[in-house]
Amino acid sequence: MGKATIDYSLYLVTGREFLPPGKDYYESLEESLQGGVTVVQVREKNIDTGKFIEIARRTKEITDKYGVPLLINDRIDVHLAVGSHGIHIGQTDMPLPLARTLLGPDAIIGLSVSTPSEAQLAVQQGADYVGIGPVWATGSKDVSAKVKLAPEGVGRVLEILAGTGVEAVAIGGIHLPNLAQLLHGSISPTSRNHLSGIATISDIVGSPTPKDAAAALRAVVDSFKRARKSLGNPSSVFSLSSPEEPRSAESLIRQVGVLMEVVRKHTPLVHQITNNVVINDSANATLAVGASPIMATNARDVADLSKVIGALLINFGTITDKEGMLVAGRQANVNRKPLVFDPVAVGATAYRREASRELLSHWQPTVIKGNAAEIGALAESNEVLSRGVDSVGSGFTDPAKVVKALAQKRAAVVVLTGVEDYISDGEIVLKASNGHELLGNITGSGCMTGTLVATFCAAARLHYLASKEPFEDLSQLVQGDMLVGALAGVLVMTVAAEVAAARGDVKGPGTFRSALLDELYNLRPEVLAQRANVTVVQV
Ligand SMILES: Cc1ncc(COP(=O)(O)OP(=O)(O)O)c(N)n1
Ligand SMILES: Cc1nc(C(=O)O)sc1CCOP(=O)(O)O
Repeated sequence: MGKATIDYSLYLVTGREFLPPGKDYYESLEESLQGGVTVVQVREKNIDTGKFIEIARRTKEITDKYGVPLLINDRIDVHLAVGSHGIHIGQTDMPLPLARTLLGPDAIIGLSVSTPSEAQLAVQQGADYVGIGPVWATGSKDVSAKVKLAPEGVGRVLEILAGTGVEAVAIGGIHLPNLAQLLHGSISPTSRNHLSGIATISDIVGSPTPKDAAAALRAVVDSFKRARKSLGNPSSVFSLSSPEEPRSAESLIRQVGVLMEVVRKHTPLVHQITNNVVINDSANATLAVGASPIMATNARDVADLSKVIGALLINFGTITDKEGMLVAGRQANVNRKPLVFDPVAVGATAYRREASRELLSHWQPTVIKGNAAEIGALAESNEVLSRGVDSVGSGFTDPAKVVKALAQKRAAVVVLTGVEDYISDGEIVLKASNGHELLGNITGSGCMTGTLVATFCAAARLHYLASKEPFEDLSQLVQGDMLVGALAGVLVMTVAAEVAAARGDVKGPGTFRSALLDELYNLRPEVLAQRANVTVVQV
């Protein structure tokens, strides 16, 4: 019959024990197929062989009706008994080469993998696809002893599979709210390989309306795959940042001016979970440029807020509200609001590194902003060390390369602040050379830059929504050109600082601090355009 061609987009693993009370397994299965499940695996852990065969046989009648391939978990005998399309096996099940010998070349054989070396072996041994997991904790299987890969870990495995023809689904704790984060955050850093789909038990089986649950997941996966396919440059992070105009420095600066007007006209609400050293200055900077700050931190508060905000800033200078950060970030992803992450002093302590890892595995940032030490820590580079919240030394040998690589690795816009600021969306790199040394003499200037980046990312989203038909790419985490939003935040801060420092009444840090607030308030797009010193860096 030849090997089946499988669309792995939405892979249902069955789990009768997770059905809602009163819901019939076959009814649920059929509804999930109507919702768009593309492949089914029958997984039964505690039943007799006869019963397993009976369930698999009836399942196959239904999957056949919808033209959807059927696989069997672990059991070659059951596969042979019902004539399914193949099997899925784990690392401790029958070795793959033996399974291949028994089943022949036409059977689909999928293998569970958790590491790049397991993936390498799967390729060598002729797996048709791999199931990468667990991505997150799950109540559907005991994975307590296993490392939770998070999207980044899935990306490391995908790197190995690039160009091999072996497709991959991710599994474990995947639900609608974290799906877009997983799809984008797992794109492999170098090869830009991406998942062929996702596998789930509880998100579909546990739903009283499996058709709707499957349709919602499928729409996001389809959107993601369509966007990746149509992407001119596969290294781009935001497929919908496709610019209306070519990305010259001049056109980007012009778009920054537009966003300055958008902020003043629409006063976006900028939610900030920031450190207690800078709360007041950050709130005032937000107000000065025409937006509205809200500094809520409580986990119960932040979940509701998410629907009404324009953007979220998470700055973990004094990590006192990690729960709030986790919830607010996840909600920002769910509601597709820009999320700016400022990992203050992330390289300075083990606790901060762990906190950053935890946050980044829980949600997907839109923009990551940091100084050289912070960006170095996230990029796992030893070039720059940190002393508290400051960087030691002058920075990277090739900062443009570092920001571009990190943007691709994290599927986010990256802003590296310093004497010169570098900004990349993984496709192009901008160097902005404005600012004044007095910025280094007041506390919180870096944090305020993060605030303004969030503010103008909110404006970029509003601008996009006002100028286009409703967004069609359901997999995209945010709408609008976040590169321009990030550039706007950096330029408004640094140009206002230049104007403030040049004033006759500025004598030092104290007067500079007040003048900076005034000049943020007074800054107009024409002045910014005259002063902005931006170049596109070739990397
Ligand atoms: C698609 C997919 N991926 C991974 C698994 C896990 O399989 P395995 O490691 O064999 O563990 P059990 O399912 O047997 O508990 C899977 N079933 N499907
Ligand atoms: C069957 C299975 N295998 C996993 C692995 O990591 O190999 S995680 C998992 C359970 C997936 O269920 P849910 O979608 O409800 O989280």
